[in-house]
Amino acid sequence: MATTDAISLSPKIKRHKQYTLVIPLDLQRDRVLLGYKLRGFGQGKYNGYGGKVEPNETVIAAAIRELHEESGLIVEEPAMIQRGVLLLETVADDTSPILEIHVFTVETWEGTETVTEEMTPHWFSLSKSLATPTPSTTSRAGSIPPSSLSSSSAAAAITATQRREDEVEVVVAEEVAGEEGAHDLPPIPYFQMWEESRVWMPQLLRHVSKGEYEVYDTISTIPAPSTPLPPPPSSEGPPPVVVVPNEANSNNNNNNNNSSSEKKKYFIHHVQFVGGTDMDAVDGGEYSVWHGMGPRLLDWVGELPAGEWEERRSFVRYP
Ligand SMILES: Nc1[nH]c(=O)nc2c1ncn2[C@H]1C[C@H](O)[C@@H](COP(=O)(O)OP(=O)(O)OP(=O)(O)O)O1
Repeated sequence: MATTDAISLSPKIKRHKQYTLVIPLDLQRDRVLLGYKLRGFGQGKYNGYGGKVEPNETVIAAAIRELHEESGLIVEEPAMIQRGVLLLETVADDTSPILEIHVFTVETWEGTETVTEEMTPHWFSLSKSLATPTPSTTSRAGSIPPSSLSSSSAAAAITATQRREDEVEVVVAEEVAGEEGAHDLPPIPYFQMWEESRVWMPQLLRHVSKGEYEVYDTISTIPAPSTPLPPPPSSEGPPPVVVVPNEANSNNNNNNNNSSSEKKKYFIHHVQFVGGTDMDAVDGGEYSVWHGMGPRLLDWVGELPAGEWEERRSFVRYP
């Protein structure tokens, strides 16, 4: 079994398209802020705040700008905590770019979360969101839109939610206006998020809330996609990827101690999907959504210098 580079096996060198994703954490009150996307890419899903990195803009500047535009929160650069990068690659074709999503958390900010044209803010319990979810452990609440949406956006949300084939349930999200009641917040509705969020986000939140570095076998904790993965697009395309999580994580197991330097871990999550996305669609909309999570790798690294995530492709093994 030879270790090789998953992406360079592709006949074409894939472009990367950069995005940001910011997750505000209110650690004192044990809560996490997510936005319910009202339009465009990811409509009808909960997610952190973020968007495209514009030309001539740094990733961190884009993250701060998008957070402000979508939530109203104002954050200074030193408060941004870089946590990792998601690499989302479709196996449906060879021309779609790899989405390179830079993930940050932030624990201090100015301003108050507000409803914007793109996102409605909802708080979720941090401590109730640490377990890697499975469909059976997530409460079902029927097709109920987030309770705090205005009636017009609620209607849009119902429509958006009901037409999502990959959503199995809708959990009512309650906003907490005052100090009291934070303990009543629901867990993050992972099954109303992008599929791979349920892999990395609980691990990130465990990492943040315990300040510890943990290694999990992500393959065994995640249910298989409901539809089987199709074969690669052509015989000349890349062969199926086999991820060897334990071996890939073996370095981390060796380093799994509680020294403060070891706590500074970034994650790299490389996921291959069945679906594709028309990146040129009007309004950034989805032509066919990213769905059907396929082979994936979640690894934690000690450093995340620019370009490092591209090197990590060598963790993906081929038979
Ligand atoms: N599979 C996925 N998993 C995930 O966690 N976040 C994803 C994701 N796919 C996309 N995202 C995030 C990245 C980014 O924060 C957001 C998409 O950004 P948008 O399309 O909303 O960008 P913009 O806000 O720049 O768009 P417009 O302002 O509508 O042009 O969704």
